[in-house]
Amino acid sequence: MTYTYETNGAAIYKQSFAMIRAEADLAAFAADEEQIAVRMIHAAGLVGLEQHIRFSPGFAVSARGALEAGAPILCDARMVSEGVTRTRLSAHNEVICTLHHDDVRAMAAEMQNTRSAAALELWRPHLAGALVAIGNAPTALFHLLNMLQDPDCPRPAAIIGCPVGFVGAVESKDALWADQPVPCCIVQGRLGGSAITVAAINAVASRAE
Ligand SMILES: C/C1=C2N=C(/C=C3N=C(/C(C)=C4\N[C@@](C)([C@@H]5N=C1[C@](C)(CCC(=O)O)[C@H]5CC(=O)O)[C@@](C)(CC(=O)O)[C@@H]4CCC(=O)O)[C@@](C)(CC(=O)O)[C@@H]\3CCC(=O)O)C(C)(C)[C@@H]/2CCC(=O)O
Repeated sequence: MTYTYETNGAAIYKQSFAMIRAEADLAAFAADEEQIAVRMIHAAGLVGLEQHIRFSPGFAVSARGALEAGAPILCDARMVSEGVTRTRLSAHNEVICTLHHDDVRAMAAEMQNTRSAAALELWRPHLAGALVAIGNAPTALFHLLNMLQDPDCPRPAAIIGCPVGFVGAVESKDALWADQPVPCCIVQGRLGGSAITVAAINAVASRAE
């Protein structure tokens, strides 16, 4: 028996987004936030995620403005950086993940922290005005918040803070939401992850769909 299924990629996306808009409760979002939330739900395959997505005032405008101005995208994990659709980046933004830099293992040992946290020390020259995307490591988000407590640390334009998991994920996102050092987007609770985070970046980089 031969299976029959939808083979047109654009049609699959269109149908998915229509199903999400029919099933999810998106009333709380402004139009520019709704587009981002729909793509995050799409990546998770989870209607109901919208109840956990939070945008601080000005997030969508700041994040989109940063990309349009050519700012880099700083990612905690390669699973995030590799997922960014380069053709959406009209300003040919640099996508940076420092986690696998040769120096990071020694830096982590010196700092007595994870490689994910240590890798953020290499973000400093790129941080000013950047779009930050943390989709995996709670320790990276905590370390970023600590870095930003120093007034001399350059400030990103916006932060997508969606680490996933059981140890530190809830707490790091709650800390970001409480501090709000710059406009931010989080998924409250244990949910999050690289795919949801990449979807948020790709939505920010997209025109309305
Ligand atoms: C404790 C860690 C957690 N990792 C999670 C989930 C996933 N991680 C994957 C992979 C392939 C990677 N995770 C590392 C970032 C690695 N993960 C950690 C650390 C030990 C500490 C981070 C932290 O607690 O903040 C971290 C290593 C470090 O020293 O920083 C990774 C670098 C490990 C490695 O390959 O060496 C690697 C990322 C590689 C890259 O993309 O560049 C998973 C795919 C798990 C797997 O391999 O089975 C998965 C992906 C989830 C996602 O959507 O991103 C958690 C659950 C986030 C967890 C932290 C919280 C917890 O409750 O444990």
